[in-house]
Amino acid sequence: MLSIRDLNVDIEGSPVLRSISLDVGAGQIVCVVGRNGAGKTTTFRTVMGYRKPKSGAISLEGRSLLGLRPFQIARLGVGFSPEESEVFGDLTVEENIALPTWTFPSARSGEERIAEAYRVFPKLERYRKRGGQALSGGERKMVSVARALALGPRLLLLDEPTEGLSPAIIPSIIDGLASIRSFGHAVLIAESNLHHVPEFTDRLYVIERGEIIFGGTPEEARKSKEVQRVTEGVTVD
Ligand SMILES: Nc1ncnc2c1ncn2[C@@H]1O[C@H](COP(=O)(O)OP(=O)(O)OP(=O)(O)O)[C@@H](O)[C@H]1O
Repeated sequence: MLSIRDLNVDIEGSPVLRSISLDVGAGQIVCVVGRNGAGKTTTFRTVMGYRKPKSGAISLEGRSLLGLRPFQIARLGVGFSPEESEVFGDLTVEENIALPTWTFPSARSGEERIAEAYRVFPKLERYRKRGGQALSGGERKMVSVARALALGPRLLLLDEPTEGLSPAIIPSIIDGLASIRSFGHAVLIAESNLHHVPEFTDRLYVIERGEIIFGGTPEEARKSKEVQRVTEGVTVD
């Protein structure tokens, strides 16, 4: 599905991603875990075409994404929920969610794609008519993920879906991710807290200073001394 090989990205002349390689298989949930500034957002923005890599390869189902513009990458079926949610304050919740169905046609009807987004976050049904500016941080995250889902994506990129949320709201986001998985979408999630990695994650990568220093199952990650070192301050059981 998504394959990243030896990706190098410089920002203002400094290397920010160093030879990153990672894979997301069809229907898999894959997490990239790393501290703030490790390079997660840069990885996602490069996949989405917002940043040009210095070298390396990025492909979706064998087709190279390099040189494509963000809207072309979205049209190929990559949904992106950015770290800051980027929900439109002047639009209602239902307008925010419906947006990709106006701009990105797909084999599935707009109604079907929107219905799936509400099935993932049923709470949003109650807020359909509410303005985007009148939402809590957790609700904005839900709308942002729901909007990416309404694209009808083959792959979803979710940048820190639990970042800054109160512990009370995190389970509804994790439940949403479980439903997304049950619908068969592949998902790549950036996460700064190892404890927020969903237990149903298929594969986990740890990124440190722009390098992938671990790739394996969540269980292997919990046993790895290297992962414990990087996620220090986070208790690993
Ligand atoms: N526009 C920019 N100009 C200069 N440096 C940048 C820019 N964007 C990112 N960086 C640097 O690149 C590195 C990786 O940043 P990135 O945002 O990818 O990390 P991250 O793992 O997503 O962390 P966070 O969770 O804090 O967003 C950091 O050292 C950051 O300071």
